[in-house]
Amino acid sequence: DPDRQLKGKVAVVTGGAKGIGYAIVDNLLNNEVKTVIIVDKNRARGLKAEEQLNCKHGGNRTVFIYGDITKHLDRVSEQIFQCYGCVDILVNNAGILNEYDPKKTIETNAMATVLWADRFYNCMRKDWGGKGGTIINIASISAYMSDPFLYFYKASKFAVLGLTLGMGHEYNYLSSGVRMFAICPGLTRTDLTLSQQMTVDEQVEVFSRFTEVALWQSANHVGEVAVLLFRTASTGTAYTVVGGAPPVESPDRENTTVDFILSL
Ligand SMILES: NC(=O)C1=CN([C@@H]2O[C@H](COP(=O)(O)OP(=O)(O)OC[C@H]3O[C@@H](n4cnc5c(N)ncnc54)[C@H](O)[C@@H]3O)[C@@H](O)[C@H]2O)C=CC1
Ligand SMILES: CCCCC/C=C\C=C\C(=O)C/C=C\C/C=C\CCCC(=O)O
Repeated sequence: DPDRQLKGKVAVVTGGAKGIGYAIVDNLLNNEVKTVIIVDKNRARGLKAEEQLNCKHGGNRTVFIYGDITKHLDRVSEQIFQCYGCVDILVNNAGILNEYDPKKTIETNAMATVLWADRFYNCMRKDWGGKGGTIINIASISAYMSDPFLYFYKASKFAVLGLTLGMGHEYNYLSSGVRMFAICPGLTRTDLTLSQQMTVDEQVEVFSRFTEVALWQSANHVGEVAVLLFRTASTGTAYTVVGGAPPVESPDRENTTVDFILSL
C-alpha cells in the first residue's frame, strides 16, 4: 500500500524540537521521509534540532518553523500548504503537563490538537480534492487510566483519544482517505516527565509512590514505534507503548461498525 510507505513523503511534527517529537522526526528521517517540518514554540531548541538533524541526515530535509500551536495555526498552516501542499503526514505531538494551569492544558493538548487535525484533515481529504494522508495523535496511557492523579492532563488526553476514535473512524476514512490513529505512551524520559511540575502538591507524595512501580522507556523507542505503526496501524485505532515494549492495540471502546451505520 503506497499510503503506508514513508519514502518520499512530507511530514509535519508539532513539538518536534525535543523529547518524543524530536525522536519521531529522527526516526522518520531514518526511514526515507523526504522532508520533516518541525513546528515548535521553542525557537532556540527548534533551530538547534534543525541544525543537528540536517547534519545527521543531510539534504536540508528538516525545516523548522517557529509557531505556538495554540496561536499560530493560520500563519503556519498557510506557509506549509503554500510550500509543500497538504503534506502526507501530520504528527500532533506538542503537549504540556501543568496541573496548575488547566486552561492552558486543555487549550494546548486538546483544543489545538483538534484544530490542527481539522485543518490538515480538510486539506488532505480526497472527497474535497486532496490526496489523502495520515494524522498521528500523541495521546498518553493517561487516556486509558482511572486513578486520582493528573486529572486535567487526563481530561486533555481523553479528548485526543475521542477525536482519534471518532474522526479517524473507518466510516469517515472511506470518504476522506485520511487515516488517523493515536499513540498512547507510558512514562518516557523527557523534560516533561523529568523537570516539570508533575502533580498538585497535596498529591506529590502518594503520586511518587505510585510512579515508583511504573515502567520507563526512551523517547527513541516511541519514535521507532511511530514508524512501525505508520506502516501497520488501521484508522481509528490507538496503541499503548509502555516500558520499551512493542505497541499493543488499546482496549476497544464500544465500537459502532460501518455496517451498522449503513444499515440505519
Ligand atoms: N514524556 C512522557 O512520559 C509522555 C509524553 N506524552 C505526550 O507526548 C508529547 C510530547 O511530550 P514530551 O516529548 O514528553 O515533552 P517535552 O516537553 O520534552 O517536549 C514537548 C515539545 O512541545 C513543544 N510545545 C509545547 N507546547 C507547545 C505549543 N503551544 N506550541 C508549539 N510547541 C509546543 C515544546 O516546546 C517542546 O519542544 C506530549 O503530547 C505529551 O503529553 C505522552 C505520554 C507520556
Ligand atoms: C515520577 C515522575 C512521573 C511524572 C509523570 C509525568 C508525566 C506523565 C505523562 C504521561 O503522559 C504518562 C501519564 C501518566 C502515567 C503515570 C503513571 C503511570 C504508572 C503506571 C504505568 O507505567 O503503567
